[in-house]
Amino acid sequence: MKRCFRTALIQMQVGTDLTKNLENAVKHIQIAKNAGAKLITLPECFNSPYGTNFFEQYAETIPKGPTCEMLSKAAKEHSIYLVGGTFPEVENKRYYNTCTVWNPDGNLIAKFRKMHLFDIDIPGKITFKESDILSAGNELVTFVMEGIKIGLGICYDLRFEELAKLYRLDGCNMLIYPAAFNTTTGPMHFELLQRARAADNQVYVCAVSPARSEKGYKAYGFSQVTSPWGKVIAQAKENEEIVYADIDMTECDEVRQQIPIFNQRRCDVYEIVNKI
Ligand SMILES: NC(=O)CCC(=O)C(=O)O
Repeated sequence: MKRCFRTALIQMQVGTDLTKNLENAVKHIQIAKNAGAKLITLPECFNSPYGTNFFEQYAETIPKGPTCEMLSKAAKEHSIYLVGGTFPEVENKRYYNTCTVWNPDGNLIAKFRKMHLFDIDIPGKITFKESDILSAGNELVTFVMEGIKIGLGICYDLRFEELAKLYRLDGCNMLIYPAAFNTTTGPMHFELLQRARAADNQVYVCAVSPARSEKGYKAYGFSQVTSPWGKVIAQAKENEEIVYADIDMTECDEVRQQIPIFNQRRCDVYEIVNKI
């Protein structure tokens, strides 16, 4: 089993023109493939601006629609695993923030709906309420890339350590979060949360943001790859950029063997605490 590979995080600029957004994604996927990436991830809301007033307008059904068509074609053409960021999905008149994953044959192999909706209120800074429009997903979703199990989350999901732990317990070695943190919470928490999820669970963590835009919602940027030791191994700044990292799954084995926290957990005590 091949346990080393190159991954690429596409921190791309996103605007209001759907076709241009898809073309921009295609262009960057091609560049990342040429640089040797086998696993390529796009950001949260890569086909539309991020905002509750845009979700209905840009929503598509899965797997029909121009966005899925583009993702499937790109994965097949470049023979890559493609984590298709997220885009607004509509099903039975309900809207979701959804991540799709495509294999090198261009087949849809996973679909994850954001589980924890981004509802926050920091007066004078940022108020956002995804739940005004979106419904939450209820399922953990993983996929397997050449024997490596990868768990999915979307942005705000990164704050919930329970989700990450469940993925580790399910055998994941890597967690991927398409994300669009903002410029208030991003500087405080984006890197910290990724390092925490990685160190807690001894997994690689990748989080992929859109590039900072001039207008509308200002995504934080700073897409990042963190090792199972909790070390930042690659990080973008705020502009359009591709982040590359060479992943070596033996790092997961080493940290788990040398610091064996998953064999040392005091589930007997946690069980009592959980009952309080
Ligand atoms: N798109 C999101 O879920 C944003 C999450 C975020 O910015 C946070 O602070 O959490």
